[in-house]
Amino acid sequence: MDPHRVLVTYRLTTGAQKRLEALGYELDLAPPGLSRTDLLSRVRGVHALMCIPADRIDTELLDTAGNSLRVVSTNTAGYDHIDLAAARRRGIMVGHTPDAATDAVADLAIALIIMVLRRVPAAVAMARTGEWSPEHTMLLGHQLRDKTVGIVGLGRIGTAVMRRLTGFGVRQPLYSDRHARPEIAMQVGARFVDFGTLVGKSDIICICCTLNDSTRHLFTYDVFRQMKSSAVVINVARGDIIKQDELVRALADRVIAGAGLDVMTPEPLPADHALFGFPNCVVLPHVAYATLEAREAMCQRCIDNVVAGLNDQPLPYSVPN
Ligand SMILES: O=CC(=O)O
Repeated sequence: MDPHRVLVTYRLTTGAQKRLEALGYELDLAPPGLSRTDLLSRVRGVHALMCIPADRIDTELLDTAGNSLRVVSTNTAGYDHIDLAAARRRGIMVGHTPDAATDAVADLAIALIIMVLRRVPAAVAMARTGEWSPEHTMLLGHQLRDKTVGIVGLGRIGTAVMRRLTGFGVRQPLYSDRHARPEIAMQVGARFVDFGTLVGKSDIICICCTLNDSTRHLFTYDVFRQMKSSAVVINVARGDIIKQDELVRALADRVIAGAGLDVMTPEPLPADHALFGFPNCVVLPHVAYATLEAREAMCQRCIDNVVAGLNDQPLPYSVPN
C-alpha cells in the first residue's frame, strides 16, 4: 500500500519533525506562509492535513482535498478556522492541541495586564531615549492588589489566569461563561456573574473564551461604555471577539483606560492601523503560545492526532462535538 500523504503547513519543532519523518508517511513540509492558491494545490489527495489558523479549512478546501482526506489536525487549541460541520459531513476527523499552551497563554495574559496597568511600553521607550528624571510622578500606573478581575470564559486558560492572579491580592475574581462552572470556580475562588455584571464591575477584563457564534463581536462600543472608565481589556483569545473598530473608538473617546491584545483582526495587523497609535494599547503579534515548551507539546499532539486518525483510531485530542 502507498504511504499516507501528510501535508504540514507550518514549521514543526526539530523533535516533532524527526518523529513525523520516522513514521513513514509521504510528507509535504510546506514553507510557512502558504498562499491560499498554494494550499489548495498542495492539499489535493492528502490523507492528513496539519494546519494553523491562517489556513481556512472550508468546503472549498475539503472538496479540493478530495475523498482521501481523513484527518485535519490543527496545531492550535482554537479551531474557529475549521468548518466543523463540513468536515463532519465528509467523515473527516478534526483534532486540535488543547492544554498544550495553557500555561504559556496564561503567563502572557498576566504580562499583558501588567504591561497595560504599568505602562511598560512607554517606560521602555522612555528608558531608551534617556529622557527621564528621577522625579516621583513619572509614568504612574496601577497595581493589581484589590482590583476586580473579570474573566470571560472559565476554560483551561481562564482558570490558569485566575490561579496566577491569586498571588497578586486581587479581589474575588468574577467570571462569565455560557453556564456556571462551580467545581473549577471553587478551586480558584471565582464568582459566576452574568456578562453585564462582569463588564460593569471589573477593573480588568480578560477575554479567554473560544470564538463562536455567541462570542463573535461580543465586545462592542456599547459594552465598552458599560465598563468603568478606568478599566482595561485584555484579549488572548481571538480578535473577532472584539468589534475592533469599536475598540478603536472607545480608546479614542477614552471610554476605557487601555487594552492589551495578543490577537486581532486581521493578523498581522497592518502597521498603520489605528490601534498602534494609542500609548495605552499594547499589541503583540499573537505570541501567547510561543514558548519552546508549549510549541513542542502542540506539535507532538498534532502528530498524535494524525497517527491515531490514519490508524482509524479515535483522535486523542479531538475537537469537542
Ligand atoms: O491561538 C492559539 C491557539 O489557539 O492555540
